[in-house]
Amino acid sequence: MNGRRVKVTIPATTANLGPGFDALGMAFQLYSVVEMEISDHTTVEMMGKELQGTPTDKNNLLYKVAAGLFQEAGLAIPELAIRASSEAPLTRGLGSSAAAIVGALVAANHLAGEPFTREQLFEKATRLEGHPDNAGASMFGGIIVATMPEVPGDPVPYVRFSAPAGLQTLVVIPEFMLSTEKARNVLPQVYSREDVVYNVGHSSLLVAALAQGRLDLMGRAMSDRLHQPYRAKLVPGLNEILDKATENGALGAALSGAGPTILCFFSSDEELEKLRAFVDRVMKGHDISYRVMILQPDENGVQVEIHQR
Ligand SMILES: Nc1ncnc2c1ncn2[C@@H]1O[C@H](COP(=O)(O)OP(=O)(O)OP(=O)(O)O)[C@@H](O)[C@H]1O
Ligand SMILES: N[C@@H](CCO)C(=O)O
Repeated sequence: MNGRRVKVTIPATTANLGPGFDALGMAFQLYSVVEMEISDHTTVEMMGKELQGTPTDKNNLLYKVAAGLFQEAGLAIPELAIRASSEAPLTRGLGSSAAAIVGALVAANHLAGEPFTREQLFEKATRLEGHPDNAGASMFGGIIVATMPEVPGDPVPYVRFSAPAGLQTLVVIPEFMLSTEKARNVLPQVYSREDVVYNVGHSSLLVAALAQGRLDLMGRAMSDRLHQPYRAKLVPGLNEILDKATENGALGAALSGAGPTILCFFSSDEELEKLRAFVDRVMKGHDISYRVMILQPDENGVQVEIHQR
């Protein structure tokens, strides 16, 4: 035991923002916490309703990721006392797996004596997730634009910038779960040139609009042809919300990550009021139980506190 307890706070995230499939991410002020210390035997305590049902032994994702980090650092894998909580629901499109992976990597790295830099931890998180969007936003906060490295293990190329002033998000969280794996399995293997060109244009426009605070362009720029049309069959109400959100108060709307959460950007109380009534009509029309949250962007990314015993 090295007498240190590490407490890591990680923001929840959304990915894609419509057309930026596997490339764009944004962090929210909605947090999960991972506490970790070296112990004489492994314990995994999952606190709160959101983490109910996750393993409480060495099969827990947090333990597995932490153990992998010690191994990659060439160190013996220690027994770990792990405690976690999450404000964000799991398997809903708010980046819970990326937050867990980032939290476990950052905590374990501290316990291991910091063998890896933040950039190296981001590369590991990206490798584990299979894409850098949620992981980058959880790690660095703000808005992340990133791609997979050409060679596995190379640094992940990314740019981080702050969310535009005044941008707020209404997230519509259906009660049912949708695993990322299931939502990726419905995507085609091959796309037409027309659809690819469409997304390159829209994603590029969206990044430029976000970087320059051009909220007026969001509605146009957030249109997607690579994943939302295929995932719509898994998310009742998605098509109506995407089609009509801008007529009902939203600056723009998208499926959050792999879904089923839907996000609507807005910037005033008036827009929010209209949007809430619209969303309620659509979800009730499909008999879908859901809750909403109003989230602000997180600009800090992962935060670490070290407690000496
Ligand atoms: N704190 C945690 N401890 C252990 N496992 C977790 C934790 N958070 C998430 N997970 C694991 O991650 C899984 C959810 O990952 P998944 O990629 O399907 O959804 P998501 O990350 O919430 O959504 P998205 O990737 O679409 O944003 C959970 O079923 C659970 O196995
Ligand atoms: N970019 C990912 C995010 C979810 O992990 C997807 O849409 O599948």
